[in-house]
Amino acid sequence: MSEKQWGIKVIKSEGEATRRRLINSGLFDSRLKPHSEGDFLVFPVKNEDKSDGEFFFEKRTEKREPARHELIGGIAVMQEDNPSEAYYLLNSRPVIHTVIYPETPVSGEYRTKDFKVLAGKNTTKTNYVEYNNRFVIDLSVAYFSARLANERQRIVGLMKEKERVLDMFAGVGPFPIILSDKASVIYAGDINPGAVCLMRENIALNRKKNIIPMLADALSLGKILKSHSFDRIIMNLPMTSSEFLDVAFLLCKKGGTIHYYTLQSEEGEMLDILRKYTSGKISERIVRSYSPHQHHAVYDICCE
Ligand SMILES: C[S@@+](CC[C@H](N)C(=O)[O-])C[C@H]1O[C@@H](n2cnc3c(N)ncnc32)[C@H](O)[C@@H]1O
Repeated sequence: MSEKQWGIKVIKSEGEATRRRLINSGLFDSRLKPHSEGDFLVFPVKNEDKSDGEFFFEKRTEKREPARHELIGGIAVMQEDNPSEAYYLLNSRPVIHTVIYPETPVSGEYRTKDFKVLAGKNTTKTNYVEYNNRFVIDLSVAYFSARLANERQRIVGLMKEKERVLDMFAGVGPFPIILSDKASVIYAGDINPGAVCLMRENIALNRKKNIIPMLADALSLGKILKSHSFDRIIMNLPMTSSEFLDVAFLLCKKGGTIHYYTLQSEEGEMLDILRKYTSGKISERIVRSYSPHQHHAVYDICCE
């Protein structure tokens, strides 16, 4: 897009000095781009009296921050239902193929959201990479959050070689796949058939041989895994995981660790309940803020 404006035409060798003089005197029209004409440069100016006449100038493209979003592979999840911002976001980074907006909060047993596609390809499926591990994600089929990537690395850092691990609410398998190199075996259960299907695909994609995916209600794991015990148990079902503590403590080895994730408004909210299960060390940390009044916290519980 070009625009007619007054301009000053100078020989190229005087270009930089002219540019500075025009900026310092407030004459330079910064909405427009200077251009060259043979040996000359033409600068757009705001004042006809100081100009050498009218010229056509290209408009500068507006540079601004795209709207706030979470990026999961090629999908940007926006926090507002704003199609024009979505198109701007789509064009701001080549990696983004789709911009979506969650029309519902995380809900239901499968902890999924309903999404509206605001721009780009009509899909909620994407490929995502986390620390060299590849994932197929479908946000309307199964829960996934890229914001837990640091938390997964923290758990890797706490692990000893060859641990036996259980993920009771494994979703599409991010914890099992990221933790698998340090584990001897990981049992990974979820109640959502769509999540378990994607988890199988992700296990194959990353050629993991020590992860056992299970379509299972966590409440039945005590029976299904009754001859097993684990060094580490992941419980990432923040709204309701307290219902599954009996099973987790049943399956955790003495000296093993349970990572218990919850949503809470105040520090230590879960301590009284957890103390009923163990006298071992319990440490608590904030994973991320969830809403103005709640944060996603994790309790690392030593089973004694
Ligand atoms: C918050 S998501 C976490 C998924 C995964 N751990 C992650 O970080 O991406 C909780 C998962 O628990 C599953 N879930 C809910 N109730 C369950 C139950 N009773 N037994 C097993 N899985 C359950 C849901 O299907 C969902 O995939």
